[in-house]
Amino acid sequence: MERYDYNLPYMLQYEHVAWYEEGEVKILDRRIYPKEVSYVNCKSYMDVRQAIKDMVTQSAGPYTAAGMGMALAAYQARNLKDDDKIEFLKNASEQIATARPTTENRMRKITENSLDIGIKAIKEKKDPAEAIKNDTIKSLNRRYSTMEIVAKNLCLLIKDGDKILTQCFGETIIGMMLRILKEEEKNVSFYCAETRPYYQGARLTATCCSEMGFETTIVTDNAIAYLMENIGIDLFTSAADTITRDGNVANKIGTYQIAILSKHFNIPYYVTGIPDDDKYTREDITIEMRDPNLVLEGRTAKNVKALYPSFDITGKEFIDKIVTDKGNYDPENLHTYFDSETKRFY
Ligand SMILES: CSC[C@@H](O)[C@@H](O)C(=O)COP(=O)(O)O
Repeated sequence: MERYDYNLPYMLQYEHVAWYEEGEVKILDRRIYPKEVSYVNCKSYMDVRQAIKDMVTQSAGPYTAAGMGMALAAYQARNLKDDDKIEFLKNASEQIATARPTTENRMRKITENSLDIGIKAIKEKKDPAEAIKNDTIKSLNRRYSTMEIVAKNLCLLIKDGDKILTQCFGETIIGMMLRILKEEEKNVSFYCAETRPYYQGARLTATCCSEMGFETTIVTDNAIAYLMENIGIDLFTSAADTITRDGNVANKIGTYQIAILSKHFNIPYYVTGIPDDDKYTREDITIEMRDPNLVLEGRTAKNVKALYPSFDITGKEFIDKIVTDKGNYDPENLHTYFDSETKRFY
């Protein structure tokens, strides 16, 4: 089968994102990468759900883990009667889709599609696990090829020599952008906000940028104003966990404050991704609250509390372009994205 994960950082190669094989899903453990390259081996779809909950994989990784997890569920159900197999797959779809609130809508589309593929295979007396796995690879191809178009559109806005600030880790777009920048021979440098407390920027984005040969610098999340004032940043770009039809964006906590600073320093902010057809306004976004202990890390007095909202919402007034597969939109015109036919993304 054709694949789109060539000339991309290690993390984006299919087997390293999440991979089903012989009754097991292997997921690269992003909680410790790149210090250690090790995998979590999931023996059941509930293990996959837990791995997504525990951030073994994140960003778009759960989209892949979801499909592979459904293949594993089909394997787990192999000795059941057909009707029970279908029931088992329905439960798996619900459990995996709801592992994290942030991308539940996107995850549900993926698991329900896997469910349909599984049911079709069961009815045709084929192996549902193989059918779901193959369909998951096809979805990956679709997502990678769509994001390649998005990356080309983003790279139209990037000049040779630019200093680019990033936040968190939007895995597919980062990989595709790096590949295209290399093809276009643009010599840019990256400044990656660490993205405390999970450090997606420092550990994941910075690793990918450096692996692909670009000069890469990490900054603490509170160094952004200094960076913009003293080093000079040409553009800020991030992916998004939600892009509402009316042009607002939910992304990793800290994105909003960087967007405000970008406006202050006249630095353009480009958001990449595919708008969510089922999210109309910011009211449709649920902010995921995660374990405050990750913020405390045992470094303060016992009674001190912490708050860990994992995402924030950046209003359209702080966004210069929303970069999609259909071109680059001013946020106030984003609603027109849905006027023309929309390809399946996952
Ligand atoms: C779907 S990509 C969105 C990213 O830019 C970003 O916010 C992110 O990596 C997701 O956060 P995470 O909590 O690490 O899964």
